[in-house]
Amino acid sequence: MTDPTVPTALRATGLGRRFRSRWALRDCAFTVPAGKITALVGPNGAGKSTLFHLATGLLHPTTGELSVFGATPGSDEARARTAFLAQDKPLYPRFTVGDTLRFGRELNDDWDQAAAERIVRAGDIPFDTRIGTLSQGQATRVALAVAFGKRPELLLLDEPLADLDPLVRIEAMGLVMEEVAERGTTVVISSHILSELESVCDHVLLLKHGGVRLDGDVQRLCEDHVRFTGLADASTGDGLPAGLDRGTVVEATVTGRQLTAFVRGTAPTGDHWITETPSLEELLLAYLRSDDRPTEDTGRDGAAA
Ligand SMILES: Nc1ncnc2c1ncn2[C@@H]1O[C@H](COP(=O)(O)OP(=O)(O)OP(=O)(O)O)[C@@H](O)[C@H]1O
Repeated sequence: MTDPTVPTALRATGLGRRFRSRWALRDCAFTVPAGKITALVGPNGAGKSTLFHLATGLLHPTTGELSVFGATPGSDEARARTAFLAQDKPLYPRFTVGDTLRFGRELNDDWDQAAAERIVRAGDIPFDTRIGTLSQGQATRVALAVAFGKRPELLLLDEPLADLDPLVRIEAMGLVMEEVAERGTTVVISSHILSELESVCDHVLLLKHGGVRLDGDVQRLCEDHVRFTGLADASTGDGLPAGLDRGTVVEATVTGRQLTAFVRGTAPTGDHWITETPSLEELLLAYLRSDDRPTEDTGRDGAAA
């Protein structure tokens, strides 16, 4: 559920983007809360990078609208408030780290040199090192220093940590969280590493087949779902209990005679079912594996079409 008291950083209504005859995103409606960390999740080709490119103004919508703090992506106002970091970090290999920060300062009026230097120093990276000689983790740190030096209100991270080893990735994520805590920056980060998201993210947006499948506060979404296991009902064909509304079922699997199901709403009655609130990782995996049920919601405040 999107909390109406929290200001909105990104708002999409009827958002669609088509490449030739193929829709990368279609009829998306969602909000991203300001001052929170939102995980953007979805299988390959779901439309995550397309969404980032729309949010930065690198692409324009085919249908609908997307706003960044109420402004049009790519406008001077939106650009001044947004930093974008993709996996291929935009650093010049021949520049030194010091040159890179100087370049950032020249390009950005509100540049925060002290913050950028602090991030570099915390990684023990000498300022006279050439970018081309840095390790992947060090380059990511410098790229994050440049991104935070811009003092963005919205930081868009399109898998910039994907190529890092787990320890460096966790360290870089800690860096992001520190900066967020200190400045209240809104972060949208795409990731395929679901296990690492629960401790980091407040909000989740799951895209699949170009549409919003899940959108909401992490804790609330987990509490809104139930995972239940028990003996499959042999009389119903799908193993689910007869009285259960099939429209609430996200995913159901029968292994041998054992049924495991995720539903949005309440668990079926009967004390032979073991019920649990799913973790975020379990919930996301259920939606990623599901055949896209339920379909009744609009995608603003929870499960979507
Ligand atoms: N410039 C483009 N021209 C044509 N098709 C594109 C273009 N960019 C993206 N697409 C298509 O749009 C769809 C969504 O791609 P996108 O890169 O947004 O997915 P993604 O969720 O970021 O995937 P991944 O997890 O693999 O990075 C894909 O089918 C892709 O082939």
